[in-house]
Amino acid sequence: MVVTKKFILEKSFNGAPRDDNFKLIEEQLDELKNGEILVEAIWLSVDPYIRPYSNHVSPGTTVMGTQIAKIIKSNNKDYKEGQKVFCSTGWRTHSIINPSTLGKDKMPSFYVLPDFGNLSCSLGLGVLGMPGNTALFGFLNICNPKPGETVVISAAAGAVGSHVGQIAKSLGCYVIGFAGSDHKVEWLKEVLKFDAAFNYKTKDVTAALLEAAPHGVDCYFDNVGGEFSSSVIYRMKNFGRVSVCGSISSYNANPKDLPKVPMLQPAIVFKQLKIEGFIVSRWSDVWQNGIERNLNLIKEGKLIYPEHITQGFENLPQAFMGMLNGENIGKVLVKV
Ligand SMILES: NC(=O)C1=CN([C@@H]2O[C@H](COP(=O)(O)OP(=O)(O)OC[C@H]3O[C@@H](n4cnc5c(N)ncnc54)[C@H](OP(=O)(O)O)[C@@H]3O)[C@@H](O)[C@H]2O)C=CC1
Ligand SMILES: CCCCC/C=C/C=O
Repeated sequence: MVVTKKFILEKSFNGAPRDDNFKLIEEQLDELKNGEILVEAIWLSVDPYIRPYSNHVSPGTTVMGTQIAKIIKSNNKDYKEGQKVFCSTGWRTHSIINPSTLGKDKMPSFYVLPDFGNLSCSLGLGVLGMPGNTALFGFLNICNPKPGETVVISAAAGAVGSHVGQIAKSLGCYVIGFAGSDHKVEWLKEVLKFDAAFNYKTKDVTAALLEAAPHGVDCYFDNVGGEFSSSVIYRMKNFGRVSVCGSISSYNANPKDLPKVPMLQPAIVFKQLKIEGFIVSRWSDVWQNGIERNLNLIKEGKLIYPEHITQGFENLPQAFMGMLNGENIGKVLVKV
């Protein structure tokens, strides 16, 4: 008999997540039925979306999330013990899955991990998974960047932002990143070779852009939203493009009482901007192709993909709160 550890949402979030929002419990799993597999988590992904999406789930529910797991028992002829899979089973150490009953039309929720060669399977949650596809498709398909153009990225030292910046650099763009510490800013300039980077906590955004991009910005990859993004949007060039990927500055806010920011319509109209939001699941039909393209970028030495790893399943809440507070460079993961 298998017992899983899992985190439930003990209390709905109200503002920034706290320890008492989470409860670690144990649950006995049933015997495997025909067609089912039993998986054991190896790596768990810690992602910003968990905060806003959890506004819509009831207390007592397992905290949502994805993981890389190993099949430890199979009652399904198509899956073998020892295979590694990506699955969206939430914050739990063990899960029973029936692959044939999973929906295939939205965000991929289960697949056998492609062969990454000698690379860590943890990359399947980051650069070779959802954040990697977000960066690749969300930047190229929406910003449509051209060599020589000026690209601004917010949350630039995170999993998605750092990936977008490197794609932009490899296309020959002039890349400006914003992040929340001097250490991150140094890393963006020294390691990722961004053309300019600023600490948005200590430097006025408009002043930074007047300095680094006096003629304006062609593309803005927006991970943050709010007042920060309004300032960037007022520095766009005519016909600039904005890919609205996230709005992490609002995730801890009450959705019925969101922060007020300077209105954007004058900039959108008079600069004739294109501003488009997206959810990465819109590219679910080309998901594996995105992973392959990012794997090729790694093989060509065009991507640096740091991982910010916390050891121990029981430390998931701390890793999550730390990520929202900006403790990470690159992808945040928990190793079981
Ligand atoms: N649309 C989609 O389909 C997807 C959207 N996303 C979005 O992409 C963004 C980045 O995700 P991901 O790369 O996984 O996470 P990151 O690795 O970038 O981690 C989150 C980062 O956000 C920054 N941050 C936190 N609060 C604020 C704030 N108030 N203002 C500015 N920055 C803040 C912190 O860095 P710092 O020190 O710089 O403040 C923190 O490190 C998120 O908004 C996420 O929701 C991600 C995946 C898919
Ligand atoms: C359930 C996975 C959602 C991924 C899209 C993320 C959006 C914002 O972070």
